[in-house]
Amino acid sequence: MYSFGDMQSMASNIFSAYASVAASMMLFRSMAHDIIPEPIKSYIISAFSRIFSYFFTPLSTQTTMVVDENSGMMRNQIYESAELYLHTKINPNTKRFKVSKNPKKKNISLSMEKNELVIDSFNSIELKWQFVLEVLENPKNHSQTEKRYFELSFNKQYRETVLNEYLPFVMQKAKENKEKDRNVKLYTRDCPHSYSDDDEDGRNGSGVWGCVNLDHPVTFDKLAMDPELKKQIIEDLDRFVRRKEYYKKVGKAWKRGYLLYGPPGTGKSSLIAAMANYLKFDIYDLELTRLYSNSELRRTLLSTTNRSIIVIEDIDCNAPMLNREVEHEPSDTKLTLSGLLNFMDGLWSNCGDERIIIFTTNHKEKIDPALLRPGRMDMHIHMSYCTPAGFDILALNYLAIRDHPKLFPDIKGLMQEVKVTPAEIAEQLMRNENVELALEGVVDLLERKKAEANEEKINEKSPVQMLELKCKISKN
Ligand SMILES: Nc1ncnc2c1ncn2[C@@H]1O[C@H](COP(=O)(O)OP(=O)(O)OP(=O)(O)O)[C@@H](O)[C@H]1O
Ligand SMILES: [Mg+2]
Repeated sequence: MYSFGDMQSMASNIFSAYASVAASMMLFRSMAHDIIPEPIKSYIISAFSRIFSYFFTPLSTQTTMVVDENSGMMRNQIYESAELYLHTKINPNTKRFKVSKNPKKKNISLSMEKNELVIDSFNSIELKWQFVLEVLENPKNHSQTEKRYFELSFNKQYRETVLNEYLPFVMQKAKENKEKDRNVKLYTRDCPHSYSDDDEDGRNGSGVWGCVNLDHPVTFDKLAMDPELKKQIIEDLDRFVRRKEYYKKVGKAWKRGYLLYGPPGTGKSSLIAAMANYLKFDIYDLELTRLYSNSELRRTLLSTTNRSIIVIEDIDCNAPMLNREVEHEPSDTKLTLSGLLNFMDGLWSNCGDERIIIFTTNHKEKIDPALLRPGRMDMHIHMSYCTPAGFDILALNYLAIRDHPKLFPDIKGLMQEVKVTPAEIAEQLMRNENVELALEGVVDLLERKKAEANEEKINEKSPVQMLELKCKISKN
């Protein structure tokens, strides 16, 4: 039997042993910096750590999970997620961390330096992440390899919570961080090579498509359009991405179709870019005039990836192409509208997730009624001429002004009388850096348009007026 005094002295011995081993390891780390070669140093530190944890772990309530960089021949998904997740956990208390930026990414990224500790908290559980890098020497060929892993330590009683809740949470957060940092890409069939270089997540649409980063800076707040309509579109997009389970439950493919119509220069293409930037979805620009058969169309569509927007611009101009027949050939070798729609409604839409399909047209009245059938395009969006509210957005965006005592009322008054597109206004506003001159340019443009419209009205005489004119001429 041990007396209380014995137990006290044992505890104090253990504590001093613990403290001296920890202190010697720290001392060793700092002193060994220059003298001892890296592989030997790593080996000694890891051997020390193992002996240390062997003797002292039974006393502790802590447990440690090791998250290796690789899992067999594959990358370990938990390691990748931890790396991305811990970027955001580096804070002013972190003593050393790494910074990097590569051309594929938008932001500077921070990551953990070796042996550095990051403390996280989840549902009041304290979690310690340590990044470990060991340099291993291969005596056979004297080569060195690096072994990277994270050690995740926490109180053992939370083992189940960490496995079932915390790690899935880390993976989800990492996915969100990755989405935030990725560039939206524009895929077209015109450029055969990928210029974005970014196929790390396997999204480079194999072969058929070439891609570039979509550097279109437009966002919803910069779009001049009816504020209520804008709100509806954003809500519709939010609802769509949120409803994965709902689509599954009702047995519908997780896709959404929009038809954008309106005159040239009203922002249809800009709206598509704004949607892609908002959702971080890639855009596939499907030019139908370059496709010659339904089978080619199917191949092209099948090589698009999830979370993407398929765009078919100017569907009315593409319509003759869609009806083109190739003589004496079986039906699969011609491109038909029904081929396109059937494929979009059927098999293709079921083999991918989170797809948006957008058709644009300048002439809604000219497009095939099959496309307008209820249920085919979920939302018909009318992009109209510029309104006074739209002008406010453009003026703020291009000139950084919210009002002008004289010229704003003049412009808005004229806008009620003539049709002008946001593209025309934007062009005028960009012509001059001087606010007064730029706004006067808009007034001139609107007045010119008004004069032209009046002239056209005079020229457009009614048949009765024309008859009177003819009678006058014959009498004379
Ligand atoms: N609603 C808008 N809000 C802000 N800028 C706009 C808007 N509409 C047009 N613009 C400006 O005009 C340019 C051309 O517009 P955009 O290409 O989006 O028009 P569009 O409707 O697609 O025309 P088209 O029918 O000819 O394809 C844009 O790059 C943008 O600068
Ligand atoms: Mg366009």
